[in-house]
Parts: sequence; structure tokens; C-alpha cells
Amino acid sequence: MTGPMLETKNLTFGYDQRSTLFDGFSETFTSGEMVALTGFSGRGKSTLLYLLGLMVKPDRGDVAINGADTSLLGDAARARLRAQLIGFVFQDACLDSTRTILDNVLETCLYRSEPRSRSRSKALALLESFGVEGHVDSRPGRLSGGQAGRIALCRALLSDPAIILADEPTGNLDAASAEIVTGAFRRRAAAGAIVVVATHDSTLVAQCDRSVVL
Ligand SMILES: Nc1ncnc2c1ncn2[C@@H]1O[C@H](COP(=O)(O)OP(=O)(O)OP(=O)(O)O)[C@@H](O)[C@H]1O
Repeated sequence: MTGPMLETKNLTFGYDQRSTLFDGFSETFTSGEMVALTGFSGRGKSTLLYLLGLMVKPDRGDVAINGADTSLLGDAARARLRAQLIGFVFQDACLDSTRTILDNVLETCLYRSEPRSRSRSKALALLESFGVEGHVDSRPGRLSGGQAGRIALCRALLSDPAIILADEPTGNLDAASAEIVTGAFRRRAAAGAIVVVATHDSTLVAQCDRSVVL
């Protein structure tokens, strides 16, 4: 099986008509590469991740996954593709405060119709490797930003997604934790995944194969 491919094709997008963030933006991300999205604050790094992650539709142009355009797909089909192929790490973790930490990590099983029991030990091992194995049965209310971020990473990595999109994944982390996160991304890329990170962290940029400057 060939690895994943993710393309933007003449992508044009703005949140309103006065400010176009992307105007005919074309870029190809290929299997095995880890790419940094860089550029000044407000240039659209997070927005590009939302477009690549099929959470936002372009005004014109398209996002293609494995050669297939996605903008004409309905919401359900886009959500299915996302669940099957994409692990997304939001800038502010976005954990569900009503569920336990373990249930947060196992959330994607729900969308992939996978039995939770099969993924439970993997989730626990991931949480341990990221140093956040304590209190897995409690709710995320009292976590620090860095702890919440690492749990969100476990959630995104649980299914070994073909495409990982991460927004400032090392933003809240100390150097040692950031290294663990970067190592996990590098291993996914070595296994053939596409990893795209939006970041201002020069250490993380240096670990990427290339940068796309917005
Ligand atoms: N939901 C929204 N509605 C309207 N404008 C938005 C929305 N989200 C972001 N923007 C605007 O779009 C622009 C790009 O925002 P985005 O968060 O993608 O930039 P960024 O490069 O990721 O910034 P940072 O480095 O600060 O995280 C900014 O001017 C922002 O104010």
C-alpha cells in the first residue's frame, strides 16, 4: 500500500470577504515527511490546519486526500475521512470536561466503531509514555495546560493516523516533554505518516524535514 498524500489545490479562503488569508495556495505533503507551518502570528497557520483537517471548507480550490478532492463531499463523508485518516491536535487541547481522561483519549474509537477494550491498553501505554498516566479515571478539570496538551496528543495518536495535524503541540511544554512529543511525531513520520505542525518553536522547526512559511 502506498503512503498518504495531502494536497491543497489553488486554495482560496478568508473568514470574510475583506481579508483573504489564502489566495491560490498549492502545496503537497507526502508520506513520511514532517513539515512545519511557520510565519507571523495571524498569517493563517491554524486556519490552514483546519482546512487540511476538513473542518473548514475553502471558498475556492480544494483539499485532496490520496488524490481525491474533498470539498464536494457532505459533512458526514468528511467526518468519516477525518476519523479514519486524521489525528488533530488543537492549540488548546479541547478535552471534554464531562469525561474521564481515559475516555477522552479513547474518544476516537467511537467514531471509528472500534471496540474500546482493544484500544484501552494502548491508550494507557501512550499516556504513560507522555508522563500523564496518573488520574486516568478522573476528569480533566485540574490539569495544567501542558498536561492537557499531552493528553490531547495521546487522543490524536491513538489510532496511528496516516495524517497528523498539530497546532503548537509544544507550546505549553518544558524541553523534556517537548522532546518526547517531537520523538513521537518523528516515529509516525518514519512509519509513513504525514505530520504537519503549526509552530513558533524553533527547536521543533529544526526537527522537521522542511518548513512552509505562510
Ligand atoms: N473564526 C474566525 N473568524 C474570523 N476570523 C478569524 C477566525 N479565526 C481566525 N481568524 C482570523 O484569521 C487570521 C488567521 O488566524 P490563525 O489563527 O489561522 O493564524 P495563526 O497564524 O495560526 O496565528 P497564531 O500564530 O497567533 O496562532 C487572524 O487574523 C484571525 O484573527
